[in-house]
Amino acid sequence: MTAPAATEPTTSAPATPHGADHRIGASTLGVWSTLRRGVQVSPELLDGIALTLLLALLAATGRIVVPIAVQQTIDTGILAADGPDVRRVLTLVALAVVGLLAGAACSALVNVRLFRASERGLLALRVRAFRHVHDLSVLTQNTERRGSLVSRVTSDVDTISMFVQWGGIMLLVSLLQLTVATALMAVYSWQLTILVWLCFLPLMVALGPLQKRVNAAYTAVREQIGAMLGAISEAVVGAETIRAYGVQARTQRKIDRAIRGTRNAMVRAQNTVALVFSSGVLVANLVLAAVVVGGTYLGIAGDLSVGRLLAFLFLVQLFTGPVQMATEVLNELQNAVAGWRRVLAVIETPVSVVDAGPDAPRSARGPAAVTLRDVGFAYPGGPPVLHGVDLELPARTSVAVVGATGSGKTTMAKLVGRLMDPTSGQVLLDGVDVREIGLANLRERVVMVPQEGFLFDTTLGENIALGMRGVDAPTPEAWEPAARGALVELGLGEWLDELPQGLRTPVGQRGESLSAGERQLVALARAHLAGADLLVLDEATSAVDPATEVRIARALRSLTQGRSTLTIAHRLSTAEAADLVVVVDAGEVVEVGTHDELVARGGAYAGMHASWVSQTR
Ligand SMILES: Nc1ncnc2c1ncn2[C@@H]1O[C@H](COP(=O)(O)OP(=O)(O)OP(=O)(O)O)[C@@H](O)[C@H]1O
Repeated sequence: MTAPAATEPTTSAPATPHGADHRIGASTLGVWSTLRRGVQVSPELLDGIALTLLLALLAATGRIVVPIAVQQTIDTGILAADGPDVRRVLTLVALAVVGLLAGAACSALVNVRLFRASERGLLALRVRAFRHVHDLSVLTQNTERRGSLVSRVTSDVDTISMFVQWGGIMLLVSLLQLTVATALMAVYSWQLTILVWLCFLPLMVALGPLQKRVNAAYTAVREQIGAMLGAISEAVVGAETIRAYGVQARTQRKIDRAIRGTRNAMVRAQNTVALVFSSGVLVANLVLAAVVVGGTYLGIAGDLSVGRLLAFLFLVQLFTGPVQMATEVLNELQNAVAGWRRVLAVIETPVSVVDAGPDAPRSARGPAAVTLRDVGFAYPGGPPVLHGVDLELPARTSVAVVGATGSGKTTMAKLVGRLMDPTSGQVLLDGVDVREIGLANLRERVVMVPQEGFLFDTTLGENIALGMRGVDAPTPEAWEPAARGALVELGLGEWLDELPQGLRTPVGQRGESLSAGERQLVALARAHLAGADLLVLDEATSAVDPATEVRIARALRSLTQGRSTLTIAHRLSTAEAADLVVVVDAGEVVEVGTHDELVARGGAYAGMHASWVSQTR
């Protein structure tokens, strides 16, 4: 498979200093800071907010039409000094209906506008988060479980969407309704208004600490969901191994634990929410009772008309509704904030392999020479695995790197392909530090072919066409000749002709419909099409049938012809055929020379070779 295509830097996240932790951190922002940061990252959420607020105010005003109409109808219509005034009553009812309809229309408009803005904002957020996941180094991607990364870009964004679309509307309309209702209540009876506020005050004071608990509970829910998705996706991807070793029960237990963990976290969160919600309902009913008692007392004393008392009771409903709703909305808000934090943490994780950008001086195409200058490397939190590596790989030479397992060969290859940067020292391409070369430019010049190239679930031809340069989405007319040409140039035309569906052969998920050897052929053709100057090959170790072995060997010869190649050689026959052999031991280069020189020297390589010869020949 070709090295991942370079993507433009999508955020201004700072670079990770050498040796820093590459894990996606947990954001520790408070609720308001998270919301503020969330809106900064997705400014589309606030598109047209001024008009939306105005409409929300009109919608809230529309709702107080009923209490006003009730008060006016009773006090100035039915109980008018000169007897019931039917005309006035009818006019007031008609006005109330118009007011209600206008309020409902404004409310619908608010809905639509918030929905549109939030969809735009969340789409942009998802795209941004996903792009950033691609920009993160292999180290971050390795340390973060894939399922958890996926949940950050999908279900966590969904929680934000639920809040922004539903909770946001409710919060907005409720707050305005609360304000308007309070103002009108004060006009009708300041004494009863004080009574209402006094009843609600303890709840409002308690809401802060309660919300903290809800917040912590929902953060745990989001984390558990991420862990559950991670466990499930790992079990799905590794299904074959799980079956092969008969460890279904063990795996199932692990998944069950993750699912139970999610359920427990959800139950804990819901219990806390239920407590908050019930307190809201309790206080609302208490308020109603207090207003009836207080209002009757004021009425008897002659300080409140019947119409005003009835209108006040309606207003109390308009007041308690938002307060109860607010407890529910705050629950949504906490869930969304927990999700938002996880998404923001992805976006704010520093990019460790920083792109020098398109304005960096171009590294010219042509024979590629690589120099490693005093290179050291340690995986995050681990011991150094490469120490002071100095190496010259001349242009147009085939270099084989050999060494015991775990000696650091792959690490060295990843540094040359700039999938990660050295902890100390420099990797130079034609004398220029690879960090100073734009990633797109570097990917043109250097291509990595891993042992098992990833194949996408499409046709063989399209998988090869992934190596095409300069075309975003090649049409079949463009990729068919290109893919065929690559196969023919690698001497694989005959193999292609043997396939009944040719280039249109479906490869299945991860290329599972092809044999291991065939997958390698596709990966080689893809790399050939990419036409890089330097190939970094991790030699496949999987055994293949003799006919495919011959095809792979032939394809490799054509592929490496005229190019610089750095091969992590698992077979000593590859080292035998290379121009230069590099022997790595425990993270250090211990020998460099041609095969013959090293055999004659009688050192580590000679020992390895002698043992291999005695076993195979
Ligand atoms: N992603 C990683 N995180 C932490 N440590 C790692 C990681 N990848 C490799 N290592 C460690 O770095 C050391 C060198 O590994 P590397 O893969 O470079 O060896 P190798 O010579 O290519 O081995 P092999 O021949 O088995 O592929 C090993 O000790 C390994 O455990």
